[in-house]
Amino acid sequence: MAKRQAVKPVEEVMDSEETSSTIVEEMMDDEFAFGSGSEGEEEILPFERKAALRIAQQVAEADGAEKELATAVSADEEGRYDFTMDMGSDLEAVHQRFLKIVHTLQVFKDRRALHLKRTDYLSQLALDLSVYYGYSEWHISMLLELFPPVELIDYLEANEKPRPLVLRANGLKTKRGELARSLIARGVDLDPVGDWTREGLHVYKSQVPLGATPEYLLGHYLIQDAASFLPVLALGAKPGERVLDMAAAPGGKTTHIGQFMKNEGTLLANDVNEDRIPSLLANIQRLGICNCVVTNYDGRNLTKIIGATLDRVLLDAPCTGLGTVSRDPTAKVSKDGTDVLRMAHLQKELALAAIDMLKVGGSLVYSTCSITVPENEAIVDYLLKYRHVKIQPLPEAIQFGRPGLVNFRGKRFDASIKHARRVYPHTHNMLGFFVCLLVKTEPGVKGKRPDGSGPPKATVPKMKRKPRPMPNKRI
Ligand SMILES: C[S@@+](CC[C@H](N)C(=O)[O-])C[C@H]1O[C@@H](n2cnc3c(N)ncnc32)[C@H](O)[C@@H]1O
Repeated sequence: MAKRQAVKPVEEVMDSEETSSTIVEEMMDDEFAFGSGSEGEEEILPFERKAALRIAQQVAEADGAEKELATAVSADEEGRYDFTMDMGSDLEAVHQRFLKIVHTLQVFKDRRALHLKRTDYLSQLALDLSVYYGYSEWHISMLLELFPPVELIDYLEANEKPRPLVLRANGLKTKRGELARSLIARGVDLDPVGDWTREGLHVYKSQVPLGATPEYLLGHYLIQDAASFLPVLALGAKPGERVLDMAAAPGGKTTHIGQFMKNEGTLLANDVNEDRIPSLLANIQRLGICNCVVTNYDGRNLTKIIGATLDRVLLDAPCTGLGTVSRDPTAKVSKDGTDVLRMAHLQKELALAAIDMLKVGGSLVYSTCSITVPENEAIVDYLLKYRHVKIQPLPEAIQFGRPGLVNFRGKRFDASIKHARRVYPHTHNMLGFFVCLLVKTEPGVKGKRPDGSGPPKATVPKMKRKPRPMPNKRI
């Protein structure tokens, strides 16, 4: 396989990220900067100083990898590149061919063989990348619509490496510094995640199983990808509020919301999948969240029960998971366009119901661990058409992702979608994730049905059966 390129740490990427994606036409102004994290200041610890050294090493490695790529390509720099004369099928031949195709696409006028069109190069590239990295051709074609070819290779390489293991310190029971000291004493090598959170710890090496330490069992931390922090930081729940986590299991984000609420107010955690409720309950209990009610409904039916009474809703929506390939390589081949459309349909229904449960002035965070546009920007665009909602910028500290796409394959979305954020493994060293914050400005529905026949359907579908009372557990 290819020599792995070092993944840039999020701090470095945030400072230097180029706007290389050709489909991102409306990039944000340079208005974003780091802010403080969500919790109080802590003293600077020795392990925090070590982070600077690690980052410098990763930057040096990344430079080296880029030079290697350039050398591989320059071997054929004389003359035009006709891939049809270069059809070796072993992996190294495929690797060399796609590097040359990527290079040719970058200087197309000078390097293309005159009888070949751009689409010929792109088709061969899709084929080669799917063979080399083991993705379905559909998946690679979807990625080629999102990233320019040279960036796509970075993305695919980043997916070949696991993302760093991240712990979230539970502020209800400990402080990050205290937790770090205890784990270091047990032989865990760790660093803080970044300036944007005061809760996260990257784990590099551990001599103990992190899911079985006394600190874990006491609920001092939860194991979670860094990207999963973002929706909850965007939601910004406060003590005393009434908050719903609409698709909550296994509770990574519910327990994080609970930290923000400091056990005051009401936290509703719902999930349709009964099999996932025990792990949701276990996490809530272990992390010491005492103001939480767990329910087991289809989120689309919750409006009937809850009404428009909520201050905040998190919809961390069911999705194709196409941002999580580095954690689950089966996603390389297991999903296709039909799955995306099926999910998008459910996501729209859930998101409309979420808005209908908010008070005017209440906020919704819509997030997915997928990077496809139909599951993200297209959903938010739909919400803007059929409900009275406005998109808000995310809190300053977490504005480091790429802006939501407002122009994709000839389709224009509402310009305010630029305030949503996308993070990727190759740019932010996190799973691929989408996060958008919306505020409800008026009650009721707006606009027409998608077929133009009248106002959109009420979000409360007829319930097929009575909700079961059993799974509502107060803990
Ligand atoms: C991305 S996962 C949620 C992860 C969770 N937020 C966390 O951080 O641990 C999506 C969840 O949506 C749930 N789900 C799927 N369809 C649903 C529906 N119609 N109503 C409520 N939950 C649903 C799934 O069971 C799954 O647990």
